[in-house]
Amino acid sequence: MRQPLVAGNWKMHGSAQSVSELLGALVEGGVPEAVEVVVCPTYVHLPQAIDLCRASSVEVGAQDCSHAVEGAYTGEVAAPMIAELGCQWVIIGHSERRAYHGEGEDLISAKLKAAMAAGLKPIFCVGETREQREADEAETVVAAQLRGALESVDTLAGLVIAYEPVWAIGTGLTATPQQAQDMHAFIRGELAGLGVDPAATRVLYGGSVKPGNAAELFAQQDIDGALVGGAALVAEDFQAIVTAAVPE
Ligand SMILES: O=C(CO)COP(=O)(O)O
Repeated sequence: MRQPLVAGNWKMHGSAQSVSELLGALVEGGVPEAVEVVVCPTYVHLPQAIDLCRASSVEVGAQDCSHAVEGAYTGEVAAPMIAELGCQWVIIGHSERRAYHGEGEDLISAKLKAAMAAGLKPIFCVGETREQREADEAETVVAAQLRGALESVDTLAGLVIAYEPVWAIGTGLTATPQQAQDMHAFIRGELAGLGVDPAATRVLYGGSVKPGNAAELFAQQDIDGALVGGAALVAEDFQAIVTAAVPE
């Protein structure tokens, strides 16, 4: 059985004080053993987060990494640097990186390779825009994202996929459990074709996951957890989502 995973993507939010309060509450409240819990703060808050999570089972990830190991790449942070800090995870290919930083499949593929080589576990994001869904292209788009980024990567052990429909991110619009389940099942089929063991790969849903909709999403056969944005910034909401992921 795949262990449920709930990851918080804090995006560009936080201060030393809010990180301390949020993680203080999370660590003190404790997380259920049955669920793997990851928080992904900004780069500058990573050392603080790692320190605060040391005494708990909460794991820490970065929100991105460079495709390169080192060099003249102003503003970039390399995967081995993130791993050296004590992070286990890294988000790759988030739709905000694709939209605002022009990341395409080749770069994302190189980032996946860099992350894997550094021993980080990637949470690789895919998802269609509203226009693409309305044009009935959602599956074609997601298949191309998976193929383009994964085809040339040799080692994919530990890979986690996050299906995040762009139209559901930060909008309060969530995919219905059936829409999400259908796409997750489709993704699993595509993974098999790419040589990735679909039964062993966790596929998370992301896009306006809240305490009120988490349980019905997690009840779907192919949904193994969530990548949570806004609700991950509120300790009790994030805790409620984690609790909803505990298998019955
Ligand atoms: O982008 C997301 C997580 O990576 C989802 O964000 P929201 O949960 O705020 O919609």
